[in-house]
Amino acid sequence: MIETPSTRPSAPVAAQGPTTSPLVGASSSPEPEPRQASGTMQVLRRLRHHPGALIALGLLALVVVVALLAPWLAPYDPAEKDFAAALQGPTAEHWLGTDAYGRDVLSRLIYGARIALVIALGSVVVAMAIGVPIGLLLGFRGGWWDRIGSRGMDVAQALPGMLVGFAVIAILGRGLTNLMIAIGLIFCMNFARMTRAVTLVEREKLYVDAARVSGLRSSDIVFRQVLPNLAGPLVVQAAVFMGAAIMVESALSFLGLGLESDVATWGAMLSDAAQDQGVQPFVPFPPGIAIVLTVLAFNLVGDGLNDALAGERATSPSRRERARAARAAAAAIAAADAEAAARAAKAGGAPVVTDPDTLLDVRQVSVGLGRPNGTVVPLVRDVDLTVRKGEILGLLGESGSGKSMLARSVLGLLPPGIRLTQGQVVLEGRDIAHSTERELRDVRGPQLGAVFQNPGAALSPVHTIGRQLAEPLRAHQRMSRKQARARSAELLERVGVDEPHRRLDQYPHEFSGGMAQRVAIAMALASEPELLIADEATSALDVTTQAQVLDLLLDLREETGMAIVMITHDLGVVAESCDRVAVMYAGEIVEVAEVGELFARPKHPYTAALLASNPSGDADVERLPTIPGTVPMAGSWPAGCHFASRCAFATEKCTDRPIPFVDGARCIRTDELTLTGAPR
Ligand SMILES: Nc1ncnc2c1ncn2[C@@H]1O[C@H](COP(=O)(O)OP(=O)(O)OP(=O)(O)O)[C@@H](O)[C@H]1O
Repeated sequence: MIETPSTRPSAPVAAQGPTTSPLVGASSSPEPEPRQASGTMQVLRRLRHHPGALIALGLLALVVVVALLAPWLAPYDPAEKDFAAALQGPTAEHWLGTDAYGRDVLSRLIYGARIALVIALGSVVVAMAIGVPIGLLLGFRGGWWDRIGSRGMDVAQALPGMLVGFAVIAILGRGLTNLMIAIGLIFCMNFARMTRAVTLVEREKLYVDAARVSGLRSSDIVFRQVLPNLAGPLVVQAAVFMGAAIMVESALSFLGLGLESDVATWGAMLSDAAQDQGVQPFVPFPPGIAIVLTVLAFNLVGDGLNDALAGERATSPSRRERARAARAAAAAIAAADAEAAARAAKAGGAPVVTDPDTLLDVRQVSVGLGRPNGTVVPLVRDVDLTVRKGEILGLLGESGSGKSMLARSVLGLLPPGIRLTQGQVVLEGRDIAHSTERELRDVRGPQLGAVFQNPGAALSPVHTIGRQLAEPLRAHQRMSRKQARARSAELLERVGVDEPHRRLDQYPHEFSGGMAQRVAIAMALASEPELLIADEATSALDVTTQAQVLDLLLDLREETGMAIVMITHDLGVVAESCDRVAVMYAGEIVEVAEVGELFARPKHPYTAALLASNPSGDADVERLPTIPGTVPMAGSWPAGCHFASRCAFATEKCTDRPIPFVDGARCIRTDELTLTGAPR
């Protein structure tokens, strides 16, 4: 339902005295800034609660030190043979005994640590170099790429790993590099799978949308924005697969497909020991224990990191399920896509004649969600809406009325599975409804900007604010690093962030909600858009901060002349900030009017009911009227007026056919009704 007076920002604004204005310079914020440890510190702190992982980390550190200091630590040359001392057990000269050639087992073990680590690291690098780009591509592109690629991955993973290893070594021959390539190929699909899964989740996050809106290229978004967010899961997977790589190397060496037998590797030592254990039962123990402990240590560290990172990752199952459902649904709306493509070919981004005062002209836009059974559920239907240059248009409606879907259809950012099923989005005389991603890149930024509800989610958690602000500046305006940093500081100052130069080096978690929203606004303003879409930009903030951010937007409009579409549930926000307002109900625009007119003389019974249910500070009112019934679900909208079942004025005529939008309202009884307004 529409919000209560506590969310109305106007009173606190007045009560607080001067608010932040970018025009009068930065002002300090009353919001307390959160003091949090950096992500890495938090992970390390959580790792403290995993003693097994800590011990394992210590063990791996020891293996690394031993490998690095091998020439100094090893008592003998690992290849030095002494047949007279062959197959001895532990003695004072040879602490771990000797092998069949009389070579010192301890020295070979120490040098073997080097090979084990090099192979583990090298093969994981090969696996990641192949698997991660594949996973990023499939996860980010989605659609057919993903479906075909995923089947390919299934096939590749169905091949037994060791068979792949044999084949690669048979073709390339033995040797350290070839061994790393063979092991890397065995594991690359695991990395591809994991990367794809996480990318599918990441690409739906707001920071990706924000990056798109700021006009970054897909490749920049994938490699600079999404990839760093995969670092945590990739590190965990790498740790686990480094252990597995040592196992595979040992197995291949055991089968005689590893390195030459002169080279000290743990696998080769184990292979030799298997033949000699009848004579000297101790020989398999040193390499066997080294392999088991090292593999175990890698697994424990991987497990510990996984747990420690669990809180950092946003891989909620519901989102995953939504992405999966959306992919299935995408197939269902292929028909709608084809239709849209045909229209696109017709429209071709060609100039469209509009009123010179009109910045955005949304014409007959419908948005639908494809179901797996082939039907399309309409979420937004036949919307006509204009935004004039420099105006603030409120888009008001209850939750689920379709405000965000409409805004996203303008931005070209509809979620997977949801598509524009008809209509034109004419921005400055050009239809962008069917523009390609590449064409939209030129539009987003200089023409279209967006600020979303949750500022924390709209900023990438793994990049500094400075980098996130500079990225679009460098990409769009071809600024040098230095220029982009200077401009970023200016932008921060302009939106009222204190000490901008210091703040540029901070991460989003070091900003409070209000400050993060200011940063998000600064990002949206970087390319000086002509239209800013503020989707519930103040809803997640406390009342005082809401008022400040709203004031900031109003000041910026004055300063830059940009138009703003203010999406909100809140009549208070509309009353305070908007010039005109469009009211949405169950996927349709039901009324559009100047704000004063709408409050004084609503034309649609739904608008009147909203105004009546909005607390206006009238002390005499004991109980606010509510609108009876519930909003009909998308997919079960009635044939006639969507509001009819809740409308006190509905007649039979209202329900039997679609109601046209005439003279500012979608109601056939407008002329007969005299509806009561409300004070602004
Ligand atoms: N990713 C999605 N997949 C499927 N349906 C969706 C998705 N996002 C929104 N919807 C549906 O689309 C309809 C319109 O949602 P939308 O988010 O545009 O409403 P809204 O008016 O912006 O609501 P709110 O103010 O809560 O954001 C709703 O029925 C909603 O359930």
